[in-house]
Amino acid sequence: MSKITQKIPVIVLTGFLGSGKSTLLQDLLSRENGQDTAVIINEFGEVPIDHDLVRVGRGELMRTSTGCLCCTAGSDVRGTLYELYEAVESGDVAPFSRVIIETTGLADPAPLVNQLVAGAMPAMGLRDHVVARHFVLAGVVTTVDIITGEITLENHFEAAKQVAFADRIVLTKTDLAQDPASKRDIDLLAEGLRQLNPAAELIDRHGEGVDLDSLFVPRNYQPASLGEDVLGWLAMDQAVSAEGGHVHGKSGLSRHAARVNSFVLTSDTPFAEANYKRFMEVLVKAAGPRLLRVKGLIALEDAPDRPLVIHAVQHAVFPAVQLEAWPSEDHRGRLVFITDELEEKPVRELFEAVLVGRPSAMERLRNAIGLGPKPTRDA
Ligand SMILES: Nc1nc2c(ncn2[C@@H]2O[C@H](COP(=O)(O)OP(=O)(O)OP(=O)(O)O)[C@@H](O)[C@H]2O)c(=O)[nH]1
Repeated sequence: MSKITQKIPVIVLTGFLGSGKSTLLQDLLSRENGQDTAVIINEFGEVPIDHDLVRVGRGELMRTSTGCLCCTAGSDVRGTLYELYEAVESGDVAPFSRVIIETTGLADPAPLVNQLVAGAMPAMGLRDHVVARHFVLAGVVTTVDIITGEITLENHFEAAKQVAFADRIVLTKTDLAQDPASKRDIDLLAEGLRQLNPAAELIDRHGEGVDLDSLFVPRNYQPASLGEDVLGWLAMDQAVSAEGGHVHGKSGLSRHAARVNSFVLTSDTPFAEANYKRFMEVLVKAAGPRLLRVKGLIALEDAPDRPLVIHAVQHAVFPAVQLEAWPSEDHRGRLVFITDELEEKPVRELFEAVLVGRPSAMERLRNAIGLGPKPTRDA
């Protein structure tokens, strides 16, 4: 007899780059109620960072890698759920009571929702039938960062789409904005979000009395209650998938895909702290919103065995957190960049100049390599 006796709720956690998905997830998993959660992290590319940093209590952690930054279509969520199911059945993994899937920050939620909503996509074989029998989509939680939220929603259609699919929208980083002007900005942002998606519950992550556990309580997720846009996107995704296709570039759904770039810079040598700070300073100042996301692990000369976790989101650099030890066998310093119309070459040259500590080279590069202010462009 199957060890999974009831349908297991699956909750999708989405939200734009750096909006606070992993932080929210980590907080949840560190609580007693979060313990029997299986987590699937859908990361882009070959150098996982979140996977190294997210720790699950007694639960299970899987990583799916998507070769495509802006969509989840290729990530085969059904396949990963089936692996989880088999692992429980064979006794390799203890039963869990819920699954949370964290998407990439540029993810289009439509393919994921289609894979998980009963009947939306044809079951291709035994595997899909097993998944449909044992798992059910029970919510889409979307994080929106109050610092970059407004500009992100204006400039990145993916972010608006993530909001439209949510049955819960979580406002993050509200702890950083306590003055009256910031509170007014938050109210305006909230109003915009309500217009985009009137059906979703809007929750302040740091609001008084907010219970983190309740953010991830399974609910009856009904795309039909989210409006015609959502139904249209789901239908379009189904049609494109049926043709064996891939939505971006075709329909304009991810029209930013062409200008988004991703690359990884690595270093076997620890940084002098002042040089590293200089690098981030120059980069953030010059590239600003073109720097959609930087995250990674780096070692400083003073403490090569205790790496720093680095986070920057557009113009905001967040405090680095020092770990007690490297989280995996990989002890290289590594920074993952996701950029908007910013090529790898100038950033790499800057990185290399900093690493060997050539401040004059940094200045020269800053001026010469096009890391100037973001050029205005036609909408
Ligand atoms: N003060 C504060 N910082 C936050 C909050 N949420 C996230 N951060 C910080 O914002 C940065 C990015 O947070 P992440 O949780 O990594 O964001 P993410 O959405 O998982 O990022 P990607 O997976 O790259 O899209 C980190 O430095 C976090 O510490 C919050 O509510 N308050």
